[in-house]
Amino acid sequence: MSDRIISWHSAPSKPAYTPPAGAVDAHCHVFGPMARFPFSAKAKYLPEDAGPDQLFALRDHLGFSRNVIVQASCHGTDNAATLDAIAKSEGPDGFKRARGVAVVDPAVDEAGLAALHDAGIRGIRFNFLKRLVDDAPKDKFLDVTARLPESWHVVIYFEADILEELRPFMDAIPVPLVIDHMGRPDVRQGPDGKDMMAFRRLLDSREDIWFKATCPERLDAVKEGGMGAPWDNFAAAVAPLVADYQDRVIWGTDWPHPNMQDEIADDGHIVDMIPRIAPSAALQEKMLVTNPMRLYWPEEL
Ligand SMILES: O=C(O)/C=C(\CC(=O)C(=O)O)C(=O)O
Repeated sequence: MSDRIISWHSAPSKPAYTPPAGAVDAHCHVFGPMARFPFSAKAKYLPEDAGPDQLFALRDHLGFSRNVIVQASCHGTDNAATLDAIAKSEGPDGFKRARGVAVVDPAVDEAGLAALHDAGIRGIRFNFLKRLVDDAPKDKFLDVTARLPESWHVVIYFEADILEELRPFMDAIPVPLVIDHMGRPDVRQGPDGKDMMAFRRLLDSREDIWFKATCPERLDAVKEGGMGAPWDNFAAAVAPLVADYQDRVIWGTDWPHPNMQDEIADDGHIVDMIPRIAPSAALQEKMLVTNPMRLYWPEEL
């Protein structure tokens, strides 16, 4: 693997939609910079640098106040780039405007987890996508969930076809769960399609399962048989889910859109999807402010 990929828009438009004060982009990543933070030897993609300066410039351009930075698979279990970005989010007022989700070696001890907490991490991510990770040992993952610091959660990334298989594993996790990209339903099936109905059954099984109403660019991509922007399939399938589970939904840009180099999305257009899936100001406030604050900055509520 030698070519470094660029999966993000070089000049995203200004969205027509203005997010509410305090809005959180609760799913984004940083890549590198590689010279300081080399990618994992096991990385399945090798991106160009997409560091904190770019991320925070985008945050301001799109009208957001805070970020939740999720460790991407290309950095493996070395969270240094994510922690560096969180540290750099500190403004002149001494307040850090980013927190994060780490990927850990399941052997990590309590002291290691406490150090991550002090650096701004509030959850760990389990990735079950075979194209991104070599193995996902459920028994070891379960083990580490018993050692997590107070008020942490687990973020899980999986595709719809393994949801049922993962149910016993998810049921056994003793902390809240946050599901990346709604478990990647086929949004072309519509709001009552098989994938969305299975996902609703998962949400109904526990009150502490949250989800990210994210990734129109991924779930409704032309290359996946979808519409591409304006992402009408995504809007139709996701808006009812947001309305029905409005206290458990969060949202993010997914910048720098890992692996989307063949269908690069304009982040301004992604932000303009917000009123299409959360039409009222009250819903937008929950999805963009209240809910992510409950997960990532609960001490401020
Ligand atoms: O950005 C995302 O959430 C989705 C990804 C990348 C990813 O999760 C990772 O590299 O860890 C994907 O589907 O390739």
